[in-house]
Amino acid sequence: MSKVAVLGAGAWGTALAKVLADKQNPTFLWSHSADLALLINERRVNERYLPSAPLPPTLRATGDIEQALSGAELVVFVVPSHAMREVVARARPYLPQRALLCSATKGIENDSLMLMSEVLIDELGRDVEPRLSYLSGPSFAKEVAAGQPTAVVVAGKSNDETVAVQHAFATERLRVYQSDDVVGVEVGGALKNVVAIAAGAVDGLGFGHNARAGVITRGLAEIARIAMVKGGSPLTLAGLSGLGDLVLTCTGELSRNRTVGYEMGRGRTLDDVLSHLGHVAEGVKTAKSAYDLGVKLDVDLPITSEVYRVLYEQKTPLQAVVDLMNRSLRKE
Ligand SMILES: NC(=O)C1=CN([C@@H]2O[C@H](COP(=O)(O)OP(=O)(O)OC[C@H]3O[C@@H](n4cnc5c(N)ncnc54)[C@H](O)[C@@H]3O)[C@@H](O)[C@H]2O)C=CC1
Ligand SMILES: O=C(CO)COP(=O)(O)O
Repeated sequence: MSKVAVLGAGAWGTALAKVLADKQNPTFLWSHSADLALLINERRVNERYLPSAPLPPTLRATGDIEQALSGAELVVFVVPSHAMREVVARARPYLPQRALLCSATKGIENDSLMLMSEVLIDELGRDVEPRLSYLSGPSFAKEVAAGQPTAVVVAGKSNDETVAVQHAFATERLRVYQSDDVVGVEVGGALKNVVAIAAGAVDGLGFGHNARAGVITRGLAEIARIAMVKGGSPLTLAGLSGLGDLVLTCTGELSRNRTVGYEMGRGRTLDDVLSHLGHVAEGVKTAKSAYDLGVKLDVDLPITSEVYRVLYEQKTPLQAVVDLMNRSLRKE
């Protein structure tokens, strides 16, 4: 069994660390809060972020990133996307030379408009690319931790390394597919969160199943457009990290992004919703990045643009729906 380091002790980091530790890998779960690490070790559960999942003795939390990384053969980055650059820089001096590096974060960095793969390469250098992979797909942390059947995908440029990560995560309950389309998998995982906010808003406004299905399908078209411009394959977006994650997040009540949209559709303000959420909703920041990316790359992203206006320009969700419905008619 090999030592694993999971950087980020939120819901998803804790669930993935539990999967790896349940497979008898000595697993270190790093939290930037030393107090949270102490509490996790003491209570054998992450009460703050994943209270439903008892943690095995093979999992140890730590606030010391050097301790987490020393001798690790697999390093999983699962911090919110806005913290990725800072955490990668903090990890850099201690990363073992040959460790496999996998990101399970979904987002696009504000201002630089970089995908997480681009942030990692920016911080660590192009040489690490063969060791990098990206895990995405429809996977609520709570269900994965409970051993509910789940399918995800790991994408990487180098076949052997990606297969190694696929096998590291795979269990009888967690089926892991492999892909070489890093851009498609990452764009799908990041942008579905923005579409989930739109789908939640439509539900919060009291519209029906037709509206939600329309948002999912036209949202998928937007995601595929931007993925293709960045060099990804539209076929990837018909898979787990596109359609799969859209279906989950646009319909599942466990989704934090859908919740943000739903509550705003019911009339609450963004600040109010976020102050009570207790977790990250990546779609909020990614809406801004995606909107800017659409302008920069000249890609038409109508749903994303309306989500951006609702989140950042005080447009009402109802007006956003009216404007989307009254755009000029076009071919599908
Ligand atoms: N929760 C889920 O079901 C899934 C989440 N993801 C993705 O995983 C990523 C992490 O999400 P969650 O674990 O759910 O978030 P969470 O909101 O449950 O926890 C966030 C974690 O990040 C830590 N954090 C915040 N700022 C930090 C910083 N500056 N440096 C280091 N750590 C910091 C927090 O202390 C906390 O431990 C996101 O990109 C999310 O989209 C992906 C699939 C499933
Ligand atoms: O990415 C997720 C499931 O695949 C989690 O979605 P939320 O962040 O909206 O909860």
